[in-house]
Amino acid sequence: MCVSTETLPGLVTGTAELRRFLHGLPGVDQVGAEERAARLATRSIKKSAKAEAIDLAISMVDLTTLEGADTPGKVRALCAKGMHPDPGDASVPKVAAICVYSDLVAEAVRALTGSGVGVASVATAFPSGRAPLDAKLADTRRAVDDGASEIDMVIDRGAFLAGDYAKVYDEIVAIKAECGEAHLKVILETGELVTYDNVRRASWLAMMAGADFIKTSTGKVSPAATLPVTLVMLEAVRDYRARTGRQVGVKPAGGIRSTKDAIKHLVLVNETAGPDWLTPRWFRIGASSLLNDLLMQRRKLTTGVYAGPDYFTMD
Ligand SMILES: O=C[C@H](O)COP(=O)(O)O
Repeated sequence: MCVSTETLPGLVTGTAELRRFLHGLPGVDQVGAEERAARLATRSIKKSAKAEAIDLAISMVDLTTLEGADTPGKVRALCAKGMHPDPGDASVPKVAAICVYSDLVAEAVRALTGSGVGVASVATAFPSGRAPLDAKLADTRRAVDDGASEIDMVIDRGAFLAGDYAKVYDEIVAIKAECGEAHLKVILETGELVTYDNVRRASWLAMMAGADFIKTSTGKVSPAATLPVTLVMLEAVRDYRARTGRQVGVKPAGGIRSTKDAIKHLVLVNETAGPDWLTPRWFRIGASSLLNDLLMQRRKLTTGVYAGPDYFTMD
């Protein structure tokens, strides 16, 4: 194992120390985290703040399609939607990125050229993560060569839950090296990690190995992004920056479908990690069907009329 001294200078230097370090992190107060998340979720916000929050949320969306039935045509349609979410209203911001499987990256890159919308690719045998490392590296390389600006990798949850943190760490380091200029988002698949303590440990492990973002879920496992889990991850990036000076982003993904849910997440970001994270550079929402609800609520706020889902193209 080769613990990077760049990402966490001087904190850990080997396998045993890594384990000691992760198990030495303070435990998560489960009741406290759930209560705090629930309390923040009931915060009401003013109409003017709501309009701003909706636009911010749109600009943070990683508009996602991760289905076996995906086609180049579906990806092109999603890209068109991501660049101009409401063709009838040019003031609607574009989304942050389009998220696709690696074989569809080139199609998305062609469709988005010059738009400023990123292309994120899931990689490393998404969603299970069960493949030999060389296959995961090849998957990542292919996506980067085809122009992906962001790679969303999954961790080896089997190794993590067995306590083989060095294996998980080394795999992240190896994938990061394949990413080149592309940002690396590390998916923890929190629904499989069982405890909040594990979520905190996996967050630190991913950041120490060089993650640019930590992401909750693949969207294929339930529960996916929950508010308490996102809260624990936001605390981790806040504490990691305080300790190392390096800022890491957070991406809840999976099951976020309504404007209400998106706004609850933004309140959580503001109150936990702080306003420095309230930008698409540092916070994303991975979602396949949230955008239409954001557009409907936006239109309701600006016109007073509630446009039905038929008004907008399918996500
Ligand atoms: O990374 C994003 C997720 O796969 C999307 O999940 P969702 O379909 O529940 O929105």
